[in-house]
Amino acid sequence: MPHFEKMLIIGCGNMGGAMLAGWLAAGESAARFTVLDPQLDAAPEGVELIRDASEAGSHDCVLLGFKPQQLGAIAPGIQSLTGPEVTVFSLLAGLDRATLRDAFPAAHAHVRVMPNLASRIGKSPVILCESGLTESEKPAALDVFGKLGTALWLDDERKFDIVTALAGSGPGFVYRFIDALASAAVSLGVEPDMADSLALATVEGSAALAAGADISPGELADRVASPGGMTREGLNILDADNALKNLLVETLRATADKGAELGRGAAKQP
Ligand SMILES: NC(=O)C1=CN([C@@H]2O[C@H](COP(=O)(O)OP(=O)(O)OC[C@H]3O[C@@H](n4cnc5c(N)ncnc54)[C@H](O)[C@@H]3O)[C@@H](O)[C@H]2O)C=CC1
Ligand SMILES: O=C(O)[C@@H]1CCC=N1
Repeated sequence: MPHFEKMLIIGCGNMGGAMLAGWLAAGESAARFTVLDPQLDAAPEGVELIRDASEAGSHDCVLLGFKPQQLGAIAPGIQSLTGPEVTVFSLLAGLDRATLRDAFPAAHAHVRVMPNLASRIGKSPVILCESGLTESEKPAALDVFGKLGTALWLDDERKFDIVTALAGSGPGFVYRFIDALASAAVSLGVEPDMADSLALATVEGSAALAAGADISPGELADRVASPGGMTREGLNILDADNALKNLLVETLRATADKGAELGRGAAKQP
């Protein structure tokens, strides 16, 4: 029997919407999806949009796409949608499998899923951590989420918050870097429009080159730095006392700590 044929997306904002757009762009049939969202203006063409749990038809999986802080308020109203034939896929940052099992005790299986906004263009890493899937369902889950980019299992759930910081929140940090690169150039006299477009094109080209390269980004950085040339002087600023690395350690740590806090908050909810 095929798995995950009909998905009910409960909460379809920025992240759920990006995933739905990604699946449709990858050629998935709109009929496979229903969206339950009381506030969404419209769903993509062909996707059923419902406003209340009582309107839901049949499905074999749900994708939770509301905010982690809403779990306690929303879970009681969607119990009837998460019965023994239904797998719960959850985007809720910080909320572990035990919390999901407590919230949806009747569900067949519980799977944490961490994508990022590049799901929309099929370029997202998607990290999965499951409890209760059968051996035949595991590759099926990887296939569904692999349509959004690169899906992989994480067995050690203790690392989920830190990989969320890296791959889920990561685009936010990269966008901040692009912005900072451009605004640094502006402060040194480059026209704002030119600085923005050069910073973006540089990051886009660098990432694409690194993704297809057979050497590491660290080695590529050294390759940009011609001996005795300009780039090394700039790298020396970023590398001094591990300045950039230390900043990013703090960034990822603060992000992951918030995941743990969200998890503790959800565990306390009735
Ligand atoms: N934004 C991102 O880049 C990422 C977000 N996530 C996770 O995705 C989830 C959603 O985050 P965003 O999309 O950023 O938030 P969002 O605020 O854009 O979307 C939340 C959606 O939930 C809907 N909603 C509110 N109450 C509801 C209810 N009672 N029933 C059904 N739907 C309801 C809202 O109308 C909204 O469309 C969060 O759990 C977050 O941790 C995970 C990875 C990346
Ligand atoms: O900021 C958040 O909580 C979510 C989780 C990862 C990215 N966005």
